[in-house]
Amino acid sequence: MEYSPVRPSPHAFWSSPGKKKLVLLSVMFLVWVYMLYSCVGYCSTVPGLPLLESSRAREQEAGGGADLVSRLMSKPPQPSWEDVEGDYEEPPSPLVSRTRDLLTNEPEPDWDQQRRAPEPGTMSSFSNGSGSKKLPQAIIIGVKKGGTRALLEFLRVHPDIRAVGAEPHFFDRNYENGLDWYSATFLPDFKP
Ligand SMILES: Nc1ncnc2c1ncn2[C@@H]1O[C@H](COP(=O)(O)OS(=O)(=O)O)[C@@H](OP(=O)(O)O)[C@H]1O
Repeated sequence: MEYSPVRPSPHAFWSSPGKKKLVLLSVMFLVWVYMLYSCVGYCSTVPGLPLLESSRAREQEAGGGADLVSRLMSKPPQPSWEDVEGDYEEPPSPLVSRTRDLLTNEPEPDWDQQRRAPEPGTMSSFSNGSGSKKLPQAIIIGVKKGGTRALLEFLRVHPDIRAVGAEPHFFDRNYENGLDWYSATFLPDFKP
């Protein structure tokens, strides 16, 4: 008896119409699963899609809303923007206050006088006339035509600085008169 093994040839497999359909359906099913998987992955990365929004809404209706409320209640209350703005008080701007003065038709103060006359507490004992200082705290020394007069006049503009009217020439001409003479030069009625 002769034994001949029967091997299914690949040609015989593809030639069967039923098996062809089965393979084709399997491939289509795999493609369809792949497309569904890709679509689900894309939808989860895009916020605000109607499909997901509706599913979230359904979740909240089914009890997700109660869960959200319980989570919010467990957190400490955050201040709203109105509260934050209420805590911050903007310092009054000088420009704004001046504008308000103009709007209320208040008489304008003499700004030059205010600039020249400082607050009483800021005046030195020299400039308010109650000074007891007898000797100067600073001396301008310069050669002739060196511009000392201009420097003196500039410094004299400051309300806390009082200077003698004329050059006393203490060190070069009146040194032998002593400190009493020198301190007398700072008195208003001094005549050299
Ligand atoms: N900033 C500045 N720059 C240039 N030159 C200046 C300045 N300040 C004063 N001056 C001139 O200095 C001259 C007066 O100097 P003195 O105040 O020392 O004069 S004096 O010597 O006591 O008479 C006097 O010069 P003359 O005008 O030639 O007499 C001033 O013009």
